[in-house]
Amino acid sequence: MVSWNTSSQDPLRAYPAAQQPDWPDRSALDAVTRELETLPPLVFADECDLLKDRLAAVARGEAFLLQGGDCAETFDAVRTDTTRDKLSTLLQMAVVLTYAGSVPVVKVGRLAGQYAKPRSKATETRDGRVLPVYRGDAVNGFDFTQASRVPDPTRLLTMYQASVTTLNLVRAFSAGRNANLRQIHNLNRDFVSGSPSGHRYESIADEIDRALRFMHATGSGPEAADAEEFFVSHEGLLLDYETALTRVDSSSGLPYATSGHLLWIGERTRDLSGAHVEYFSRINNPVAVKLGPAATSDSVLRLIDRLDPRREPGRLTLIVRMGAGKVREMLPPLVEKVTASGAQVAWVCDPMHGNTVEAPSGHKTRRFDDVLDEIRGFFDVHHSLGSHPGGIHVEFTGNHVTECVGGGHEVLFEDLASRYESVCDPRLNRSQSLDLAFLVSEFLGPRDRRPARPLSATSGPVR
Ligand SMILES: O=C[C@H](O)[C@H](O)COP(=O)(O)O
Ligand SMILES: C=C(OP(=O)(O)O)C(=O)O
Repeated sequence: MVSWNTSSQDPLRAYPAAQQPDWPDRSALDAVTRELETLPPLVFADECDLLKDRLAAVARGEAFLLQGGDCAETFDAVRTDTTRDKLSTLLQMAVVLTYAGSVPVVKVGRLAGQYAKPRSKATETRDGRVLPVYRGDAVNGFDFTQASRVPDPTRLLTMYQASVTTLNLVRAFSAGRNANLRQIHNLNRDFVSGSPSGHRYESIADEIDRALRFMHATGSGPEAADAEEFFVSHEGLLLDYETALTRVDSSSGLPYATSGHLLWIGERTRDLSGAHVEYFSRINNPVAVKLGPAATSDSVLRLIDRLDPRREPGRLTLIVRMGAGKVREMLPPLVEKVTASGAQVAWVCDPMHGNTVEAPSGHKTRRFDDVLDEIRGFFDVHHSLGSHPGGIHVEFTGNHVTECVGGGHEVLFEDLASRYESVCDPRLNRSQSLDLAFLVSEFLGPRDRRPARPLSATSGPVR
């Protein structure tokens, strides 16, 4: 793979780029991007193509996408235990959803690159003091000091190293004992027996038990199923970083972002004439776009034309994040118009970003019930229109944080301060995430199942 871009020939210079850091020293940034251009890719073109195939199955209604991870990864949290716990939580959720939907679940982490955040305001004020807002560890520090908040381009090199380390852990864990189906199911059994809502989940856990015993009896596993195909994704926000890691694939001659398998464009950067849409239109990875309540059918059709002009199966995923109170009203016209246009996209629900509220303590939080209700609304809309509710995109962690309220092991407003660790938006903790998987499994009915074709057994990227 050869480098696609050089700083002196910036192919995006003519397009306005929203949400970019105000780097104080352009020459320092150029030195960093030149170095990034020489570094090895994190992911390879054939892995991205494989994910595109998987997402094509999602778009056809033959698979379900589970995408999730931190709102904002931090350099401090690049640790073996945090990464393992995140991965095992996601795999536990996937087992429940796979069984309930009887379709393969495509597993994509919001990790190994989720270090930059778009923000609503450029500054943050505390006790009358105004400083630049925190934009993620890739850009500046979380500490509320002038020195820490100045954007520092050398952080892009740390982001690269942090992503390499995390990806290495993910590749190891998803190929090892931690990914064994029996082992994952045993963790789910422990969760069910310790959960206040366990009685509600008991029957599906028993059914999975029986299925595993059946597989064992037929000699088809689950011992054999000890590797998981797993992909990584992040918001492709920082264009200096992304373009420096874009490489031309030597076999196809096509450019790929090599910072992650799937990149998405956020709600704040999906301007049709902006640099993000332009950059995404030039790479060959599978890509996604977030759609909030302001998205019109016309703008979505134009995004499809820009990002998926060849109508390539699996190329484009639309991640809707309307809010529980709006999804039933705002989503149907989008689905109807997109379906009528003939485009075959994967529809995915992000039930987090439209449901953020401020707790009495001032913490940003989300109610578990709103998260669940937005997913229910998303399923209802697709079921009523005959389209496929293709997946969910969640912010979660494998740890017992107290950031979202509600759930089986209920977190109350007054608990938020005890373990609020997110540097940006609130995440579901481990038990809330598993609650969510069991509850969503109740919406996955026979109508979400196309004849289950196993995804072809090509060796996955991370296995
Ligand atoms: O994760 C999403 C955004 O970065 C986040 O919601 C922005 O938060 P803000 O409104 O506090 O800037
Ligand atoms: C910023 C994010 O979401 P959105 O663009 O939907 O606000 C995010 O997912 O981190």
